[in-house]
Amino acid sequence: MKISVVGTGYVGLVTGTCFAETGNDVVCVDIDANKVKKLSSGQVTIYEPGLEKLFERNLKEGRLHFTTNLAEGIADAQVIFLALPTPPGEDGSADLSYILGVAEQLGKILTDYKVIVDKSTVPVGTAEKVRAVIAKHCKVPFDVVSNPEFLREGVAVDDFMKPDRVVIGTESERARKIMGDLYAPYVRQGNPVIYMDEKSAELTKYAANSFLATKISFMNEIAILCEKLGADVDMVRRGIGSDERIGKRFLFPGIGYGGSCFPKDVQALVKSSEEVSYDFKILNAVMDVNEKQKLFLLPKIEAYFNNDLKGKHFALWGLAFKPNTDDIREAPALYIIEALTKAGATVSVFDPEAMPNVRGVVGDIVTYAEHQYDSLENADALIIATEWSVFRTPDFDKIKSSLKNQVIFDGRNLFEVSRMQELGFHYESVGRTPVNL
Ligand SMILES: NC(=O)C1=CN([C@@H]2O[C@H](COP(=O)(O)OP(=O)(O)OC[C@H]3O[C@@H](n4cnc5c(N)ncnc54)[C@H](O)[C@@H]3O)[C@@H](O)[C@H]2O)C=CC1
Ligand SMILES: O=C(O)[C@H]1O[C@H](OP(=O)(O)OP(=O)(O)OC[C@H]2O[C@@H](n3ccc(=O)[nH]c3=O)[C@H](O)[C@@H]2O)[C@H](O)[C@@H](O)[C@@H]1O
Repeated sequence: MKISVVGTGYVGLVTGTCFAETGNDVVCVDIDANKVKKLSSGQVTIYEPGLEKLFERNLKEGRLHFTTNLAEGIADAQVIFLALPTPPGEDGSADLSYILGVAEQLGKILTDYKVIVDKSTVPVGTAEKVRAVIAKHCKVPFDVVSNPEFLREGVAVDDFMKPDRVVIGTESERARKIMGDLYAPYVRQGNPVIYMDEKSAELTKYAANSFLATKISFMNEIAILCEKLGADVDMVRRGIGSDERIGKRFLFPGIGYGGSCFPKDVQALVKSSEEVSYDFKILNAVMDVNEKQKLFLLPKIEAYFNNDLKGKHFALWGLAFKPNTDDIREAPALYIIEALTKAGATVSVFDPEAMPNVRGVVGDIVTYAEHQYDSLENADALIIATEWSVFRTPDFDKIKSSLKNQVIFDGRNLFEVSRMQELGFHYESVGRTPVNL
């Protein structure tokens, strides 16, 4: 099938590449000429494990093309995916200007029937708006479908190729058949395409992200309670997670959820609720807990250093909002950097992938270590903000010999408390008994 993907960011690039991998002819359109130039010359513009191989193969075999010209990009396509940004507007609701802007352009250039698909995360009622904007100028029949994306950064290719489910919101039989054919190769047995009306599909996406964010904030509060009551959150997590009704995943406490989606989508659902005069109490609490959780380690650090961080030097491992990505949007590490530097401390950071992005945001207020162990030189303590695999089994002797004090503040519970005790570290983590040196 010939398809077009408008917006070649994270979702657009993965969508385009994976559809090419299953034999479709894909043209990706982006207004960023520099990005299009890089992609056309074979350079993958995001860090995503497993994507490069697929991208190179499909580019070489001529199934993947890039252009800045929308009319050229959609000319032969049967399906047009809109994978455009939906950032929070000033009041926290989703900004639909990218989507509606492209919809208006499409209305003026469509010459034959096409299925236009909202792949972006958009509030209930957006498909209706897109349809109205296109119809203003368009003389040919078309359908608008809601097909939200559930991939996670870092495992995006796997999530796309082997989805738990594909949600397709449409009431058009014609569009339903085309979308079903397109997705047939991806759907594992028992993990179905779920067809529904477009509003339910739009809400499904926000409900999924908000529910997962709720699980995380809930566990972060349980972790706080564990510390106050002397329980161990690892045990509680295992204890509840083995109940299939609760499930093992997304129960890991830490220093808050970040990224480009959970924070903005929870906020957008709260706004959508307000628009229909509903106060979504649980989600307001979820956001509140998360804001505080990003700086969960700070009082512990302050207490250890007698509330005086001036002149102290910290090593910070992990900058990305989670491992296996270079994405630093809403990353807890940025909040920690801000708080420490404001308090007069200096910070030496290390992240396997995200350092260039952090440099772009905070510049030289921190120093960037070439190697994870270089960051420890003369540091008063080590702080861990992202659970990259490479941090999980470090050389503790090297850590000990490089740090000024044997102190670790771990925001991701990477190590066994008993092991840290044996090794002689002052070790503080999330929801577990601290080891005091
Ligand atoms: N990043 C993720 O992991 C996921 C994101 N989503 C949703 O997908 C949507 C897109 O997200 P990302 O891919 O992360 O965004 P992004 O910001 O990485 O990429 C958006 C792309 O659209 C391009 N663009 C902007 N205006 C354009 C126009 N008029 N014509 C053509 N291209 C244009 C930009 O240059 C950029 O390359 C959002 O609604 C997001 O919530 C959904 C699931 C996962
Ligand atoms: O809409 C989106 O963009 C995507 O948002 C999330 O994916 P992503 O943001 O890539 O990352 P997650 O793996 O969900 O992690 C989000 C945040 O939650 C945190 N988290 C996750 C799990 C957990 O148990 N505890 C926890 O604190 C992570 O550290 C991270 O900061 C969803 O998982 C995807 O299904 C969805 O498609």
